[in-house]
Amino acid sequence: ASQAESLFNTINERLSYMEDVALFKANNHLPIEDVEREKVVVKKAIDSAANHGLSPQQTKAFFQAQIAVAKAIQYRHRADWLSQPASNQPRDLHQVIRPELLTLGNQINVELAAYIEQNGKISAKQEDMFKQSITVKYVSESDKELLFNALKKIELK
Ligand SMILES: C=C(O[C@@H]1C=C(C(=O)O)C=C[C@H]1O)C(=O)O
Repeated sequence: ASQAESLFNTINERLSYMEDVALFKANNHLPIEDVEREKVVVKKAIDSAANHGLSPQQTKAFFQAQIAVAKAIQYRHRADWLSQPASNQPRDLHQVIRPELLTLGNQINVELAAYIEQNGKISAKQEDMFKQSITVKYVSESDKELLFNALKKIELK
């Protein structure tokens, strides 16, 4: 896979965790939105952007877009489970999923910084490949556009 495809696959992988996040929360009577956790995720993303030479404001906005889409995926699964309960068991949110989401967030920044150093910013030319790379259920076309528009604004600082 190309460097851009690998980056897009990592973004898709982060979104792939959200079904398990939603199921863990449903089983444990937790709300989907966790504002305190979002602050931690965004702060880690800004720190990681600085470490890899990415513009912090645009990187922050991209992570806010990823969080918005992450919650939309979770609400859509929760709606399904009202009439058709889930039968599988999720991975543990605290011990497994959240640490892995932070690792993936850092990996996204590493891959993005390397891409921009070699090719310049992500541009409209990559949009079709981006959309094809996002294969997780319940990511809508407008979700993909929100993500891609934020992604292509990121530059090196
Ligand atoms: C993924 C989660 O669900 C939501 C989405 C978040 C994210 O994408 O990082 C963070 C907090 C929650 O509002 C979570 O709770 O960890």
